[in-house]
Amino acid sequence: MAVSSAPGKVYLFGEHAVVYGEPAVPCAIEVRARVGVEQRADSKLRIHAEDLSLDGFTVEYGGTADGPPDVDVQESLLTAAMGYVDGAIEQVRDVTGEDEVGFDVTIESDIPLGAGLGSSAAVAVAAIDAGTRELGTTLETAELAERAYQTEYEVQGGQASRADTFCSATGGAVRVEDADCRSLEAPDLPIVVGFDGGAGDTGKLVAGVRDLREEYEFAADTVESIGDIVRNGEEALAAADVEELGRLMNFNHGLLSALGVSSRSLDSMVWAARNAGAHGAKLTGAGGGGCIVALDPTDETETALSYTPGCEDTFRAELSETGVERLE
Ligand SMILES: Nc1ncnc2c1ncn2[C@@H]1O[C@H](COP(=O)(O)OP(=O)(O)O)[C@@H](O)[C@H]1O
Ligand SMILES: C[C@@](O)(CCOP(=O)(O)O)CC(=O)O
Ligand SMILES: [Mg+2]
Repeated sequence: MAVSSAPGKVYLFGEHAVVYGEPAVPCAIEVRARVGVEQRADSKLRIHAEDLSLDGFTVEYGGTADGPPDVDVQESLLTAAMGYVDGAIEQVRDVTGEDEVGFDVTIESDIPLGAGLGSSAAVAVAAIDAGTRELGTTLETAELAERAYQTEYEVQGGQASRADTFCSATGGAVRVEDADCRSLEAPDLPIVVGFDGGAGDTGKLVAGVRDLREEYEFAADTVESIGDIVRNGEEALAAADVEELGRLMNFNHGLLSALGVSSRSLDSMVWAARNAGAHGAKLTGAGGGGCIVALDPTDETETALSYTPGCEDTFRAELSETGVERLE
């Protein structure tokens, strides 16, 4: 068996706009998904996903081509779990040329699902890395990131950026603009996360922004303005100017809100953080529900968030310098 882990991330700037060729700056954080992959004697795929429901579940089936497996769990949970893992296993088969090989896949993750912390990218990166290593191939980080991106692209209905997957594969703070992916020098940032306990559907939220952008020129301008914020944000990051980073994050949240991807609980958490004295706060990831990211070196934001209705959890997130990690 091969086991790999990969980190989640927060977006300092640029989610959604990055799908249309603007730059984005995500930053890997120390919450991880671990995926174990073991080759089977037959060509079936057995997925054990601990975190998909309270009790977890295990399915065994011949692959999506055989139709959905016959098990007693909620259809949406199954489809969700199958998509990324199936896609990742397809990449493993493609890299190794072993089309008929089957696997037992076990997923354990500290990253809340669909909450904007990049659980899908971390699962895809860790699964492809463990799967290829199980068959004796170790991928370079760039290829691993690219193949994980292909997985996200397909599951998200042909609309995805390389930001999450590159960040999860390499770790640290990164800058992604189309296919140009690079690592950035980043100061130690005082990152606080607030989580509303909910989730958003990345594919649907991305489609919503795409529709707005096609319908209104000002929505397309809004997406471009997010790109301008990111370019300013890169300079603030290089200068370790946390106050300026915060101001730009606030602006970025406003524009994401205008694009319809915030929610009442995300807005409440953002305002709680700002009122507590955070340098800035914004939603992270696709939005609709899930997490916000704030910058505050003091404990004030965490304390305020812990009393904010709609906030279920809050924690300080350390930047993860390590991307994919090979555990076994
Ligand atoms: N622990 C896990 N086990 C199985 N599948 C997972 C796990 N974590 C994430 N996934 C997959 O990723 C999807 C969530 O991805 P997405 O909607 O992009 O949100 P995010 O990447 O912000 O967490 C889940 O629906 C599921 O398919
Ligand atoms: C909205 C988007 O920019 C980020 C999605 O992040 P997450 O899956 O919500 O963590 C989509 C993408 O870049 O593929
Ligand atoms: Mg995702």
